[in-house]
Order: sequence, then C-alpha cells, then structure tokens
Amino acid sequence: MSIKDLEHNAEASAHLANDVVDHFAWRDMRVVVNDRRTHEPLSILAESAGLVRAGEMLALMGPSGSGKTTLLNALAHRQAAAGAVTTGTVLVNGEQATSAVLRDVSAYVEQEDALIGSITVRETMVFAARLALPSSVSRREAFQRVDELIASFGLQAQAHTIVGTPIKKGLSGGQKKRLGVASRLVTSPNVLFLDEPTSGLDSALSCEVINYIKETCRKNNLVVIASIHQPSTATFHMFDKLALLSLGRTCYFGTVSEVSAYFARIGYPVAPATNPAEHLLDLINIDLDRRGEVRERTQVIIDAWTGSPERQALDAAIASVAQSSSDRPRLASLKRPKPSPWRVPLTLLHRSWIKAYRDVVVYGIRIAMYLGLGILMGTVFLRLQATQDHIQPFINALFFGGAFMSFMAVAYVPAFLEDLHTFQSERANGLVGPLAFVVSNFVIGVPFLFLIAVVFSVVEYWLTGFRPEGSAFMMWILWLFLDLLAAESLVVLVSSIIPVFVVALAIAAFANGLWMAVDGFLVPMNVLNVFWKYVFHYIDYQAYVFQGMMVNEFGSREYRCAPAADGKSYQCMYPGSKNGEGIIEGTDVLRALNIETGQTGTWIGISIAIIFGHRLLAYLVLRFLRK
Ligand SMILES: Nc1ncnc2c1ncn2[C@@H]1O[C@H](COP(=O)(O)OP(=O)(O)OP(=O)(O)O)[C@@H](O)[C@H]1O
Repeated sequence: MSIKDLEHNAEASAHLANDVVDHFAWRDMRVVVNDRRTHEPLSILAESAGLVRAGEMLALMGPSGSGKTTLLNALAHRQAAAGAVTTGTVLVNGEQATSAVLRDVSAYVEQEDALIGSITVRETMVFAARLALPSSVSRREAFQRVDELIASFGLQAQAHTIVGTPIKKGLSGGQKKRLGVASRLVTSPNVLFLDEPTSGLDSALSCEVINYIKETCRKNNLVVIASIHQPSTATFHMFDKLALLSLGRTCYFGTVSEVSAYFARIGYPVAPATNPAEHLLDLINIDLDRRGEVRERTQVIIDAWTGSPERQALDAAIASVAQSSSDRPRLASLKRPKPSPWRVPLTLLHRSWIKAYRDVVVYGIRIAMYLGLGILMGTVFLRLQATQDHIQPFINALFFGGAFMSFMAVAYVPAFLEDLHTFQSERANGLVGPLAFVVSNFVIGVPFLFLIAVVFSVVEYWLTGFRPEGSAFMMWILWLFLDLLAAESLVVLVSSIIPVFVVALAIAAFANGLWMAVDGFLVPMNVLNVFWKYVFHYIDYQAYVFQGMMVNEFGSREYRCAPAADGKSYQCMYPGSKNGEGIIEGTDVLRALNIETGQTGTWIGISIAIIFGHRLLAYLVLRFLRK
C-alpha cells in the first residue's frame, strides 16, 4: 500500500469520527398516552433522566413493556407511542435539541430491518450513501466510505450477496442486523439510536453484533443508545452505561461496572456466577408477578433510585452540562448537507429497477402468471369466429380478460409493502420524502406493466381471434396497459392506507370484486340500480376498460347470422339494419348493451385521471396520515 493510499484511508475513516457531539443528555422525560381500555391518561414513562458522553454506549434495559422503545423514541424525537404526549428536554452539548438538529446529528436503526431483499450488501450501502450524501462528497469518497463500513462490520465476504428474499436465501440474521446498522452509519451520525439491535438473534450472534457496534462507537467517539432485551453476560458488559426501566420508571442509571455494587447496597446483591442482566430483570419483571411481590419490590427499587445519591449526582452532572458554555459552534449551524433534490428520486428509481428485474416476486412471477393466464384464456376462448354464436364468448373474453388482469394485481401487495417499509425508515431518518417515493414507484412500474400487457396480448389476442387489424391490436394493448396501471395504483393506495399484508390483500381483492360487479357487463348499465351506478360505476376503471375493449372489437366488425330453416332468410340474435343480409353489425351488439361509440378518447382520459387520482391520494395519505 502506498503512502497516498494510507493517507486516503485515514481520511476516509475520518468521516465517521464524531467531533461534534460531546454529550447527549435528557431530563424529566415523560410520556403520557390515552389508555386503550379506560381512555384515561396513562403515564408510560416518567421522570427519566440520563447522560451519555461521546464514545459511550448506553443500554436501555427492562422487561417487556417497561418503556424501552418509548424512551428511545422520545430521545430521538419520534412519536413515542400512538397518540402519545411527550414532554421533557433533550440536550445535545448542553443545548436544547430540536427535531431538526436531532435528525442532523443522529441516525435511528429500527428493530425490524427495512432492507431490500433482492439487492446486495454493497448495493444497499451504495444506495444508502447516494440517498444521504451531498454532491460535495465525490463518488470515489462515497465508495470508500461504503467499503470501509462494510469492512468495519465484517461483511466483506458477503459484499456481493443479496440480503435475502422469501424464495432466495441471503444473509444470516446477524449479518442483516450488522448491515442495517452499517447502512445508517453512511450519513456519519454522531448519535446512534438502536431499537433492539439483537432481537431474534441467539446470544452468540447478539454478542457479535454488539461487538461490531461497540468497536465502531469506541473508535469514532460516537454516542450509542440501544434498547436491549435480555443480554448475555458478555453482551451486557460491552455496554458502558445502563438505564434500567420498569413500569416506565427508572430503576437505575449509571455505569455497568457499578451496577452490581449499587444493587448490593440497596439489598439485592447479584449472586456469584450469575448473569447480572438476568438478575436485574428478574427483580423487576412484573410479568412474573403472582402475588404482587414483584410489583412491591419494583416500587422499592424505583424509590431507592429516586432518593439515591447516584440520582442526585446524575442530576448535578446534567445541570452542569446544561450550564457549561460550550465552545462548540451552535447546533443549528451544523446542518447536515443534503443531496440535490433530483438525486433522491433517481436513486430510488435505480434501486427499484434492480429490485424489479432481480426479485421475481415483484414482476417476474406476475409476468409468468399473466403468460399462463394468456395461454389459459387463449385456449379456452380458442379461435372464435365472426359468427353470431361467438358474440357472447367474445364479450365474455373481454370482460374476463380485463377483470382478471386487474384482480391479479393483488400479487403486487407484498413487494409494495416491502418498499413502503424501507421508505418509512428512510423518511424517518430524513432521507426520502413521499413525493420522491410515489413518483419513483410509479415510473418503475410503467415499463414492467407494459411488458405484461404485451406478453399477455401476444398470446391471447391472436389465439382467440379478436379483430385482426394491427390498430385494433394496439388499442387492445393500450386498454390492458391502462387496466394494469389502474389496478396497481389501487394496490398502492390501499396498501398505503392500511400497510398490513392480509388486510391490504383482502381490501384490494374486495375492491376488484366490486369493480367487476358494477362495470356494466354482469348487470348492463340500463339495468344497474342508481346507487351502484352513480356511486361506483363512474369511478370504476374496469368499466372504461371493458367499454373501450368492446368498442374496439365491435365498433367496426360484422358477424354472420344463422340461416333460418327455410334456407332463404336469417335468424339474427341482435336486431339491426343488415339483418336482412344475414349480418349483425358490431354496433348492434354495442347498442343492445347500452355502450356508446365515439367515446374512446374520453374513456382513456378518465382512466388516466383515475390512475393519477389513486397515486395522488396515495401521496396525500403518506404525506399527511402516515408521518
Ligand atoms: N395507548 C396505550 N394504552 C395502554 N398502554 C399503552 C399504550 N401505549 C403504550 N402502552 C404501554 O406502554 C408500555 C411501554 O411500551 P414499550 O413498547 O416502550 O415497551 P418496551 O419496553 O419497548 O417493550 P418490548 O420489549 O416488549 O418492546 C407497554 O406496556 C405498552 O403496553
């Protein structure tokens, strides 16, 4: 390695070094929610105070439901719980931190990883860098940061391994956790919040993950605050400080090295050869309370802490950092530079593109499925002729094709929910906005849906024997394409409103059933009752697709009637002016079904408006409801 390389490495690793935040403190943090059962105000976090210095790693520990996530979220200025009211002060370098400042100096790693399964470790890191880094950071430097972080988290051997999808295995649980943390470190945060970074891992893997975080924290002088459930002895001792919680109250705050002595002093010594974390959790785990004694003991421990000299010393230390005149620049002047606004949607597009062609769940399975559907329909409605007995099968084929294609868009729900999850995590870290997300999601779908429309049509259109003119075929593809775009937009809207897999799936399927019922095929428009007609029919994209396809097929084609028994006249199923010549004009069929001609342009316009309307609503939902 040349001297130049060494210099470069030193420079590259310098990006992570925290020389901004000296200490992170909070006092009198309280969170009150409306109790789900009684609807009365309920305190789920009270009088919490703490101080973490640069280079220290704090564990927020406590039994399940003790308020760890609530405190972590309150410290990161995130919504602590649904409908929660949070009060208290967060101090960064002794200065009261606003949400904007916290977003600039910190990063938050969620408990459930928001990684994209079909992209590799290195791609995950590169995309994270592109979403976060300003253009003043050169490409070369960004790559160096990425490679350095991959190395720091021991992922070099997996750099080109995909994260893992339901049908293709990738990283192990521990590697995923490490990647989740590493990808958030690309932005060079000074404070790192981690929500249960070891959840779902066995004790050896937990220890390994915490070890990597510890090393990074120590080397770069970061402030790390992590909630943790039941650490092993080794993992527990890797933390510098401990905030022990039960019932939303503090049972201990201080160094890990002094915790045993503290509990011995208040009458709960840790037995030799016992995991101290386990001992502490057992003391205050009210889930195991049968006779009320654990709750009583917990109250004693909380009271002991409230009156302890350690608590007074902590208060004094916080007061002192709050008063100390820091020679650091004011936090507001440390605004993290952002990438240019166009770079975010382009990066999302690039990432979605890779996901779309690599992850068969996104479009691959659907393309195969639609091909299968094309073969199925083409062979069921095989070689229909321009004769009157084939008119009804033609109509059925048009209805079934449009409706079923739309219905199958529900297969997009899981892939969209994965993207939504990633978006929510990136948005909470101040990286991606809802507009960039909605636009890139739409744009990436367009070529794939067009491909699906073509694949399906090439098979089904010619097997069935629809109108053979090239223009009719093109028009058919256009209608199918609009149908798919609208159906996918519906999935995006529904899944944005209720991002729960089974519920989104059920609602999208239900909506498709509804659109089928009122699109004018099962019940013709002159029979459909006014409620369904005026409330739903006119916003039903399937109705425009069906009518558009009907006009495309029947607008200018003629069908032969059956000869009558006398062999001279004809029996025609649809009355029309050419019945005497043994001909049913397609327009006779359209008239019988109450479908107007000459409206194609309007219907295309309405379909496009419905597509954009759904996307706009999805944007508004993400912008205002799911903040
Ligand atoms: N609206 C509410 N009504 C009643 N209790 C609530 C409400 N919102 C939150 N809680 C309670 O607040 C407590 C704190 O939850 P929190 O998620 O912070 O706990 P935790 O220690 O992170 O738990 P876990 O380890 O299980 O994730 C829980 O007991 C939870 O049931």
